[in-house]
Amino acid sequence: MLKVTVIGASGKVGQSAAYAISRIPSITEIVLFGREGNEESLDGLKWDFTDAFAAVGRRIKVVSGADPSLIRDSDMVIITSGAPRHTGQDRIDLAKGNAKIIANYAKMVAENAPDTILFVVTNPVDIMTAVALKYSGFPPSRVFGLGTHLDSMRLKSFIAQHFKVHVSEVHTRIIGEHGDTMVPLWSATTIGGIQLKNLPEFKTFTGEEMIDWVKAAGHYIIERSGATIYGPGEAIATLARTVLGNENRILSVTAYIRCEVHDIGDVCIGVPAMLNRKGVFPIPIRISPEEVEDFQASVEKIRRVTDEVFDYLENEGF
Ligand SMILES: NC(=O)c1ccc[n+]([C@@H]2O[C@H](COP(=O)([O-])OP(=O)(O)OC[C@H]3O[C@@H](n4cnc5c(N)ncnc54)[C@H](O)[C@@H]3O)[C@@H](O)[C@H]2O)c1
Ligand SMILES: O=C(O)C[C@H](O)C(=O)O
Repeated sequence: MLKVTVIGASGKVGQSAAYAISRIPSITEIVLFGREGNEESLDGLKWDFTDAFAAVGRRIKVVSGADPSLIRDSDMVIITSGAPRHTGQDRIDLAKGNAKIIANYAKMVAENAPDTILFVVTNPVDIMTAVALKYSGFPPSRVFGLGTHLDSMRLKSFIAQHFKVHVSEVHTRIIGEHGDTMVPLWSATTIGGIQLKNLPEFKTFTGEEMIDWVKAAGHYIIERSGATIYGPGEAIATLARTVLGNENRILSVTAYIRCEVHDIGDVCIGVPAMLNRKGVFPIPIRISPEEVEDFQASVEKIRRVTDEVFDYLENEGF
C-alpha cells in the first residue's frame, strides 16, 4: 500500500516516470501533480492512465491536480518540474531558473508530506538535490537525486555490447557530476566478477571513447528527438522500486556526502549509496588515486555552482 507523487507529471519525464512506476506492484496510488493551470492536462493524463491500467488488469488509484493537500501521506515524492535543456545548452545553464522551482516545491513537500522521501530529477540534478535538501529541511537520508544512475546504465550498455555479454553481467559505476566532469570507476568495473583487462575483448576496448559517448548521450538524444524520456523514466522507476521495496541495493545516486569518498564531503553529488525504505545512505569507498583526483575536480565544480545558486536564491528572497 504505497503512495507516490510525481510533481511535474504533465512534462515528458514526469509522464514516463509515472507510467514506469505504476508497474511496481506495491504501489497503490499515484498522484499526478503539476502547477496551477495544468489541471486539465493532468486530468486527461489521469484518465489515459486509468484506461491503461484497465487494459492490463491493474488496480491503482490515480489522482491529479495542483492542490498541495493531494501529496499528503506520500511515501515518495518525485520532482521532475523545470526547464529541460535545448540543443547547445549545458545542464548547468538551467541552475538558477530551476532552483526557484525546486526551492518552492521542497518547502511545499515539507509542509504537506513531512515524512516522505524526496527524489529529485530536475537538472542540473546534483545542484537541485542540494536545493531540495536545504529548503525541505529533511535529513540527508531522505533527499536524493537521479545523479549518475542513468550515466552508469548508459556505460553498462556500451560495455555489454563491446564484450558481447548480457547487460546484467556488467558491474560498473560512474560517480561525480551528472555532466561533463563525471568519473567512471574502472577500478570497480567487472564482467561476471572478472576484471576487464583479463578478458580477450579488452584488447580493442576504448574506455575513454565510451565515456565521451556517455557524456554526450543526453545532448545527442535531445538534438534528434527533442528530449530524453524513456531512459530517465525507467531509471527513475528502478530507484523508486529499490527504495520503496527496501531492496538494500547499492546504486549511484546524488546524495549528500560527509566524508565517504576519501574524506571528501559536504556536497550533494553522484556516489554509490545503499537504498532502502529508510532512504539513501552513501557507502564509504576507496578508489584509485586518478579517480580521487577526478572526483575532487567534479566536487569542486558542483560546490562552486551550488554556492552561487544558494547566494542567488537568498538574494531573490528565498
Ligand atoms: N537527472 C536526469 O538524469 C534527467 C533526465 C531527464 C530529464 N531531466 C530533467 O527533468 C526536467 C524536466 O524535463 P522534461 O523533458 O520533462 O521537460 P518538460 O518541458 O517536458 O516538462 C517540464 C515540466 O516542468 C513544469 N514546469 C516548468 N516550469 C515550471 C515552473 N516555473 N513552475 C512549476 N512547474 C514548471 C512543466 O509544467 C512540466 O510539467 C528538466 O530539468 C530535465 O533536464 C533530468
Ligand atoms: O541530457 C539532458 O539534459 C537530460 C538528462 O540529464 C539525460 O542525461 O538524459
